[in-house]
Amino acid sequence: MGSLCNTSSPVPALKFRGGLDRCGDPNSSVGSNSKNGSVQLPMGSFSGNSQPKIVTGEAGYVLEDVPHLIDYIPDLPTFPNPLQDNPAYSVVKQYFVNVDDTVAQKIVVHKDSPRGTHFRRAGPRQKVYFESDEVRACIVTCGGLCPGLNTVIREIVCGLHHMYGVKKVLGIDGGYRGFYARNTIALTPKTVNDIHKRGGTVLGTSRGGHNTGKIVDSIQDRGINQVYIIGGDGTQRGASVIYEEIRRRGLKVAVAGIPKTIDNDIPVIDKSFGFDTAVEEAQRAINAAHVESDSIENGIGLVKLMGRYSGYIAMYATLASRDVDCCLIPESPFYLEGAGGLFEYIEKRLKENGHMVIVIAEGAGQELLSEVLRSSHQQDASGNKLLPDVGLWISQSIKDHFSRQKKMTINLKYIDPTYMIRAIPSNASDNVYCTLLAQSAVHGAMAGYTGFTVGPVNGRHCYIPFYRIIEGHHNVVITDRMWARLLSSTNQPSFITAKDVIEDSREEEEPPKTPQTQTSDDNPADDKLMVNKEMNEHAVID
Ligand SMILES: Nc1ncnc2c1ncn2[C@@H]1O[C@H](COP(=O)(O)OP(=O)(O)OP(=O)(O)O)[C@@H](O)[C@H]1O
Ligand SMILES: O=P(O)(O)OC[C@H]1O[C@](O)(CO)[C@@H](O)[C@@H]1O
Ligand SMILES: [Mg+2]
Repeated sequence: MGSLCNTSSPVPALKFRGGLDRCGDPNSSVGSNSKNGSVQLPMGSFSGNSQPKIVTGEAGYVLEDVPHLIDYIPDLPTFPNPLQDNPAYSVVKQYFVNVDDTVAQKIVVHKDSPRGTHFRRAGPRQKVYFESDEVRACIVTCGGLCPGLNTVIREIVCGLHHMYGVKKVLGIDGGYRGFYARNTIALTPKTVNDIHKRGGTVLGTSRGGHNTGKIVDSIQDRGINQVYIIGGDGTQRGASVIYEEIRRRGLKVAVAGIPKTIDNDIPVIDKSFGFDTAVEEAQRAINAAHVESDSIENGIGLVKLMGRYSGYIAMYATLASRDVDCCLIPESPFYLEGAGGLFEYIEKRLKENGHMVIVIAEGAGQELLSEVLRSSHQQDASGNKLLPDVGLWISQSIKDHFSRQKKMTINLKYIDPTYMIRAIPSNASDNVYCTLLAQSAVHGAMAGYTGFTVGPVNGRHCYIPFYRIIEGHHNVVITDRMWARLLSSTNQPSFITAKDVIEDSREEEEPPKTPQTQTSDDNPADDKLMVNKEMNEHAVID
């Protein structure tokens, strides 16, 4: 296999944009300048806030690399990976990842497309930067619940123990504030053995309470040198500042983020864990709405699903069910009155079928609500805006409209399974996914990487720098074919007209110099179409 630093490799002319001029991977055996193969940096070459580590190669190849402990602590010794002596791993050489393997972010390409952004592939390396009995790991879960949290916790503990012989793993009780306000919990394979069968998180969670200085003091005082942080966008922002502070203090502590969000709104990664389970559980609510509405004249079953900024749960639950006549999400503005509006569609559907099912994401229609309700500016402890209940509002609006109109008597049943879809254990496929995330995080930390979030990109697990994960929300793109599939499955109006969709006149993109948000690979118009910015403005959050 070619090396990133090997001039005979397919990507010979590599340059760092992050202020470094060296090989991309300190584990790489080619281009290194020390006896044990690790790359040594001049002292102080990377002080203060870290810079993105960007490596460029031929034909528009870009590697958005993750930090490594030796970026700021040169001369760290390396050790052979204990997996080399593990019967499960030692036989087949390919079980170890080639240190120069990277994964392409964009896989739909044209003949002349630049190779584009890549991320470092996750997995076990031949060399590690921690000895087994030196490791003191901790795990923390933050933000809202999500199916699979316990599986990730279990697999980090078991992965560290069984693959790397690490015996000391602490659970931080109750989210970030637990670092300095609560006791820790000793985690062993025995104590976590059955936890994947339970919903929630055995460690507890919280919003707010992120005091970076106190958290890093606690990490330092307890002698922790690997920190596994499981949580959503807010949590990963918190992880990023913890990493920066650890780096500023020059500590040999690896910080690994595991992305969690039921809403599936984290950029770059294919999908977040727990999402499949939530979509599956949402089917039960949709089925109930269908049975109720089908059993009564002009029945309307209305189901509200989670999705503060992003309508993925609503969209996938709708596509999976086939009983839904209308799906409303934050990314697709809609209107109630007049031609092409929701009320007109409901009337038509009831006349045709005698019943209908509507699915609405919690963040949908917020601009309509703010016209009738005075916006409260209330926030949760983490600073997330608290949204008024769109389900109650739309139920009442539909009832008021049909009672005013007196043409038709409707029977509306409102079902709100919000917390039911996230307080359950993960399903089989999420359990496997959580295992891969946890093991990839463990391999990354043991190999000395830090300041990264782990996740699949086009099906391959990668180490992704924090700045890419926290740069915005991953939203449903309504010019993607997936939204067209939904529209054709429900037959609902699109609520947009051709004039709302404008040609995107952007030139072919340069390889990214600064972080950018992922675009879908499934866009039939190959990213040439975008929804009129004003229409979709509310989808750009924070
Ligand atoms: N910018 C930030 N800097 C430091 N910490 C943050 C930041 N944003 C959020 N946090 C902390 O991260 C934790 C979780 O944040 P939040 O409540 O927003 O949930 P989340 O991780 O986004 O998960 P989800 O939204 O999926 O439930 C909280 O303890 C919060 O204080
Ligand atoms: O009521 P809580 O615990 O703050 O969680 C609600 C929020 O959590 C999420 O599931 C994830 O952020 C959102 O969809 C929802 O708005
Ligand atoms: Mg969040």
